[in-house]
Amino acid sequence: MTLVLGAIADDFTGATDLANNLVRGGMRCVQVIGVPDTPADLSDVDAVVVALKSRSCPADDAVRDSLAALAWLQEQGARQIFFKYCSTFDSTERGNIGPVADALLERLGARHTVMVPAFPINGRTVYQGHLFVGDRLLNDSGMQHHPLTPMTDADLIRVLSHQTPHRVGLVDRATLGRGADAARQRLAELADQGVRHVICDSVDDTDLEVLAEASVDLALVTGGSGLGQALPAQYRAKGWLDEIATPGRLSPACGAALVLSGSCSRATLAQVDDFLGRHPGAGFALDPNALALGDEQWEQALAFALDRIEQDAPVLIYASADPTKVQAAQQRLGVERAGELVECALSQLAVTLVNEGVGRLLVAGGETSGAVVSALRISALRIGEQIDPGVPWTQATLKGHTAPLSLALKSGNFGGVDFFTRAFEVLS
Ligand SMILES: Nc1ncnc2c1ncn2[C@@H]1O[C@H](COP(=O)(O)OP(=O)(O)O)[C@@H](O)[C@H]1O
Ligand SMILES: O=C(O)[C@@H](O)C(=O)COP(=O)(O)O
Repeated sequence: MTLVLGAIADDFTGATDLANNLVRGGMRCVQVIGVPDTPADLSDVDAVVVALKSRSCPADDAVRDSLAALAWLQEQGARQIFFKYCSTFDSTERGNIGPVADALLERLGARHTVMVPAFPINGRTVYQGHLFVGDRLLNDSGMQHHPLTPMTDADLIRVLSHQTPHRVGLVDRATLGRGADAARQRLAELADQGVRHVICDSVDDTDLEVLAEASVDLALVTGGSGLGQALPAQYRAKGWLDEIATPGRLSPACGAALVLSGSCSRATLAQVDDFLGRHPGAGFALDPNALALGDEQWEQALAFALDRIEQDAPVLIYASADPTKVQAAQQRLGVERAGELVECALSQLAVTLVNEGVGRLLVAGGETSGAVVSALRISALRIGEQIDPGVPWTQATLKGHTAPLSLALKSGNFGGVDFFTRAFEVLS
């Protein structure tokens, strides 16, 4: 069997989220970090997700990295390409989703694609082209305060139209209600009218199944992991997949537990509070203003974590803060510098503490996870048990370590309120 799906994810938590849903759909999937520079043996793999850190960087860099990933996936023979972005359509002001989708379409010689961010089980739905998080429009969901990609408009046609010179259209819910043939026909009509990007409504898993059936023959599909869960059944129907693969089991987890959080999303802030409420004294708060002054706060955080680990006690190091504090730090230091200081501090803590015996590491935040995984020089992740929708445990082999590292990369807004505690219960 050849490689069925090649995916390019614009951040690391998003990549893990997609890989998890492909595995749940019965595909044998591996996640690689960046474009591999050594030949890969993909003989027993149906899908590969290439994790990039291309959501918040300049658009030209995102295009270059995505095209490099595409070239590699084409070399591996992937039948369909999936560009994975956030279920909340996270974009910088200029936006990378449009430029990357345009570049991928051009390189693939394809005339159009679908845009399907919805992930209904996690409350992300799209209706009349408007993105909802739960019962709130995107711009009123907390995402308007995101430190790097504030989302202030829920109208995805308008958002995307600012990111591409090409026409953007809509396949609405009424069309999906008439089934996959109607959706396919509408996509073809829109393509004939010169529409290149088609925002797709989807309010439940049935809509995603219809969209998966209507888009299985496209060279490129784009969106969130909800579509990823619906596609494997279509690949099976086409005879591209032999059977439903059962997820492989990870090796037993070992080593000390640590939570690092750089996410300032609403769900994470509640998870931080919940964890500190359950484990008083278990948290150390990092402040970008203090980090900017030198190494003192970082060293204090390290000493705190080592002490807790020695006592076999829960430990959380976090920079997560409410929008007022984040904005104050950003005004003082600049958006990029504030983010970098936090990402650098957390990733260097991860490297040091993994060398000191941490073997179960939970990281909250997409950019934060990108920084941590890169600093640990991880090249691939195996997908294990799901903790909550969109967040599985994974395992990585680290150079110089005999036991694998168990790693959970949590998207900012995913996970129940007790996630930081329950994740470790799932693992044991
Ligand atoms: N207190 C803070 N002040 C300013 N920026 C912060 C603070 N804490 C975290 N950040 C930055 O905010 C960004 C959060 O993004 P990310 O890790 O992707 O989280 P999420 O998954 O919630 O989007 C990171 O770049 C992080 O370094
Ligand atoms: O689709 C999603 O919501 C996630 O997979 C994702 O990409 C989340 O990104 P972060 O919130 O930045 O972790």
